[in-house]
Amino acid sequence: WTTYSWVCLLQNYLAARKLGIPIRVLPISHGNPFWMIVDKTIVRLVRRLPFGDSSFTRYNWRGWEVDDKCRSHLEMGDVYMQVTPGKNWLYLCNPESLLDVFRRRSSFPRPLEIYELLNIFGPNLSTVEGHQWKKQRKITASCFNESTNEVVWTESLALAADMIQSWSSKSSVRTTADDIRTLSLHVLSKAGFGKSYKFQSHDDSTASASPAANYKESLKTVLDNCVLIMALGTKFLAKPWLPQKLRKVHEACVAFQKHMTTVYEEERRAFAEGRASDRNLLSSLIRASNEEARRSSESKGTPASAGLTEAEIYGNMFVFNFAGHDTTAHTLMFAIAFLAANPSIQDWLCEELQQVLGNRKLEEWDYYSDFARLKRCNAVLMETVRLYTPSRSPPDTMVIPSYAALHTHPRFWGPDPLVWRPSRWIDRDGLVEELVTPQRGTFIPWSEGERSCPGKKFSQVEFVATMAVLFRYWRVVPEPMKGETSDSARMRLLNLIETDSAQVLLLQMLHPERAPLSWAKR
Ligand code: HEM
Repeated sequence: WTTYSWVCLLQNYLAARKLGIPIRVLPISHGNPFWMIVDKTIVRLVRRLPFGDSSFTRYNWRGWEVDDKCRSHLEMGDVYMQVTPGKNWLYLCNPESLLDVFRRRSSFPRPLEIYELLNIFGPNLSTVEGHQWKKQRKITASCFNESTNEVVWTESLALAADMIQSWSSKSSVRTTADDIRTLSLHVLSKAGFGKSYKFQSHDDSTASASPAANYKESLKTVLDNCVLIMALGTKFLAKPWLPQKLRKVHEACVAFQKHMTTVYEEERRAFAEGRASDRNLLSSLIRASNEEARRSSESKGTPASAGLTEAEIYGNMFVFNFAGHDTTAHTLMFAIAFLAANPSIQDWLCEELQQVLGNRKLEEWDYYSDFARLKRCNAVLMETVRLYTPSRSPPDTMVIPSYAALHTHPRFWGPDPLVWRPSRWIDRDGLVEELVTPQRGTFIPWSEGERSCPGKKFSQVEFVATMAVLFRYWRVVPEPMKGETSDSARMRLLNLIETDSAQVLLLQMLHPERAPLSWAKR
């Protein structure tokens, strides 16, 4: 195996040299599953050796991009290659070239074998290419519309109001990350399936309910264990001799599937009988799919391939939840931590909230007239995903957009690219404030081109509504440790964000509970 690896490495190196761009040679492939488990431990040990500072320790581990930011591109220019025994990875930090890559998706197909793992409940947007993807994208895109966004807005406001009630009743909150995940899950339950659940803080919840107890518990168990489910597969998890914990995961998969089937059948009946039904992503998906099949059969007589199959509907419902849960939740966690460390930015945010929302009651905060005016709240989101972009490119991709480098390169972001400063997103013309539109191709947290994130506005609305509720009447600080001044507590929190954030499945704060937060009325 070792000889084979070295031969592949040499071949890849010779191929890369022909391009005449800077090269870094790495002995182990980024996509090697065994290496992905032990990489950080081994690299940490090798770093302690006298020759420990090398390309191997700098690049040959998962998540190196987050630490490196734009350093490598500043040293080597806009493009360089990492040569590994698996594939060669071309890192690009040039907006024009990247836009060209995004435009010519068919010349840069995605490695479907990696995404296949997401087929747990059926084929979906993330796991198909070409004609199949076009069909699915067209039908699913019509479901991410303004009426879904209004549901996201209303549900986020209600949940955030309960969340701040719970946080402000305690002297110190260690459960921020878990509570935000609950909020994000509940927003998805409502917008996705029309099911509303009351917020309950992580440390107030009683013994955990069975995953089969209701739809939300089953979805939570599926999402919390999705890596395990992808690795072992649903068929294997069904084995009766497995330990209790794994059997619970299987129960959750069955319950989640059963729930989707019940709604699916009810929705089909309503559609056939011409009855109106509740508006949510699942019902919209079924309706949009039926409409598409009908339109197509009327014009061409080929209904079967035009709509989505039952499995494709389930697959997409799963992937909406998978793609929309932790991305938004981790971003909210980073933003709250940054705000807690920056009281003056909380005041700046509150100024806008006062101006736009005044003293109106929560029920009167209106998605259509208020959301677009909350530019500073949006700026907090943009600044957070600029520095802490949740998603990453999958292993084995040949051309890698250098997200972290693009988002922190002084050429695009001025002299302080590493500082979290939301006001960089606001242009002021007299009294009117506008959100800055960055140069195309320099800011791609939701990706670009036809395969970009369909849930972008969904996440923006959830984020802004939550910020509005949290910061309209409240302020937050990191709870000082014994003998610590408030300034040192803020520095400690900033340091925690910088040194204790890493890629798990997505980029996240690893131990936010180590800096408990305190909320107080303004
Ligand atoms: C801060 C929040 C979010 C960020 C930063 C984000 C980012 C991204 C990125 C970068 C991609 C492209 C991935 C790739 O090319 O492999 C993507 C795809 C996708 N996202 Fe999001 N996302 C967010 C929230 C959401 C939400 C809330 C939903 C749904 C409710 C969602 C649904 C999807 C789906 C279905 C895809 C696959 C699209 C396709 O392949 O055609 N995302 N997202």
